Amino acid sequence: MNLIGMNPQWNDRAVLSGRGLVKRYGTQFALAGVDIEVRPGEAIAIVGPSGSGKTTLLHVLAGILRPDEGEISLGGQRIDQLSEKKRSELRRSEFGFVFQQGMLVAELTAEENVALPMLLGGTSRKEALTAAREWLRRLGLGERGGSRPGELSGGQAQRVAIARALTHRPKVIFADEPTGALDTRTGKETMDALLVAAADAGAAVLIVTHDRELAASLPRTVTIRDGKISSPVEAVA
Ligand SMILES: Nc1ncnc2c1ncn2[C@@H]1O[C@H](COP(=O)(O)OP(=O)(O)OP(=O)(O)O)[C@@H](O)[C@H]1O
Repeated sequence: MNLIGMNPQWNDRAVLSGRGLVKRYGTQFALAGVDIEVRPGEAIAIVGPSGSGKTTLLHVLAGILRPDEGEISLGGQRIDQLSEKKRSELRRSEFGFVFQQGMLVAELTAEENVALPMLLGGTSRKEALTAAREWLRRLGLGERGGSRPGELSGGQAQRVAIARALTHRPKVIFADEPTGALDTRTGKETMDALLVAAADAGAAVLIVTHDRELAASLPRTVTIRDGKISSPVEAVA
């Protein structure tokens, strides 16, 4: 096994860990020293004022951005120093992403959109489409696999994006304002669908949100202020 920079001090229960994460833009600190540990299968809301560093934290943990300082580990293996190519492979195989707008490919059907990460990862078309149909069914879209994004409602399109994020069975889902473009009721239904599907897949979920009610409904909330984690607010029973 080729483990890069295994750090025995890290909590081996964590699926994803960030230690001392710093990200600067010019002289501005978007992240000013963040420590975070994500346990397998847990759902975490990331909240904080606009510009506090939430999206930057998500992007650094997901390997989209490289931190200026600090270490990131996935299952005990350092990933922050991997090449762009390796990080891109890792994002495709180990992580799933849900953005505010589904970012679906307009020319492809719902099931082709869902199958895409698996196809890019080398899975056969037949296997990828079978898995895609199964996840669409679980998300209540069994009848819509042949529809193109333009034929779906906002909530349906977001559920297609959720299926796409989960079909390859990632360890962690990164969701940035996944319900921000939806009305309150559809947003809640979509969020419930995301949480149930992620639990079903055994994936941890990190959700950046401005929605206090949503954040309060998750078992763990991490608050970012000025690029730092301020005292964590745990949901009150
Ligand atoms: N590409 C960039 N170039 C320069 N500064 C950036 C860039 N991306 C983010 N920043 C700055 O870093 C800080 C953190 O931004 P970030 O987008 O992470 O905040 P956020 O908490 O997600 O904000 P919002 O809730 O408004 O989406 C902000 O001050 C922002 O202006």
